[in-house]
Amino acid sequence: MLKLDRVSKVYRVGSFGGEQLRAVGDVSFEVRPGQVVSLIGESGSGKSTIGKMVLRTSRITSGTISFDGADISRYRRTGELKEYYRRVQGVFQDPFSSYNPVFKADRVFEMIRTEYFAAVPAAEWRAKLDAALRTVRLDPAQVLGKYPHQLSGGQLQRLLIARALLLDIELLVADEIISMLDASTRIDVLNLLADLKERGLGILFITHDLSLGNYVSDQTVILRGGSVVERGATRRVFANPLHPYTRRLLSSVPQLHKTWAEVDAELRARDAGAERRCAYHERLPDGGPDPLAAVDEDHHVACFALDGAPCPDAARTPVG
Ligand SMILES: Nc1ncnc2c1ncn2[C@@H]1O[C@H](COP(=O)(O)OP(=O)(O)OP(=O)(O)O)[C@@H](O)[C@H]1O
Repeated sequence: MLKLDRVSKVYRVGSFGGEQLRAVGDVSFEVRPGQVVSLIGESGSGKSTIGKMVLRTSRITSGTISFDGADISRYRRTGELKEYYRRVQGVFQDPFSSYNPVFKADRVFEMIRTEYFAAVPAAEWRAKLDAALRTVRLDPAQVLGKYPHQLSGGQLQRLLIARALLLDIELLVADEIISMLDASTRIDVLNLLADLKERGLGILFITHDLSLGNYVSDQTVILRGGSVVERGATRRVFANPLHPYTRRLLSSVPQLHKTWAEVDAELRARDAGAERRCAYHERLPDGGPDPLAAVDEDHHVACFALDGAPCPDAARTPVG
């Protein structure tokens, strides 16, 4: 469904845009129908930039993003874009910023109605809206007609997901959608995503939180400094992290039943000096759509060289 092939993004920065910042470099991965793919990385690793490129609110510098085989950067006509947004929508971190406080919250549905359902009779529209709200576990009578300040963050976020669902979308880009919600609402929204996935929706779940990624996703993509360091089936990446960066990220997740010293000792014992060598350098593909080495059918890892530093496996020549 969604496929990224060596996608890069360079921003022009500096006072006159004379400098360049490579926010995303050579990123490749796929999202299939009914699959949740987590894009995990620390702040500034390029997650949101990838989401924006998928949603076409930020231009790709190089590489290709395709949806059902069609290169999305080639959509020029309004009709093509409109059709794309009927199939692909995004929901973002701060639900409050998507609402104008002086209007009732249900105004967010009006744009969808004007754009896509102008010919639909009022009663039919209302039935469709009620169905979308019930899918996200909202009671229409409880939420419609209210102002944003009269609703919780979780309710506002679910209204936005309902808006996306009205379009029968196939792919949802969910960018940090639960980081501003309280713990119990988080679980509600996560379970909602699981329901949507069961209905065949593909979800690109952007998060800096490893445990959330582990909870919801089938596939995991670990980003560092704009590049993918490791990618694969979530259970494989979490059970057997191969890249030193992934290992460090995982070891920094608090484990309530263990002390930091125990976690650290386990990590050292497991790695036993292996971090100094890039075990996968020789297996990196020479060109092709994916810059990572395939370790397993569903587990890929990058060279251990990071940020342009030489490959730690000094015996060999670093790539790129
Ligand atoms: N419009 C822009 N112009 C210039 N640089 C940008 C722009 N947007 C993002 N960046 C830079 O690109 C890099 C990646 O940013 P991005 O927002 O994609 O990261 P992120 O992983 O989503 O971070 P966070 O979790 O903090 O949202 C950062 O260094 C950021 O400062």
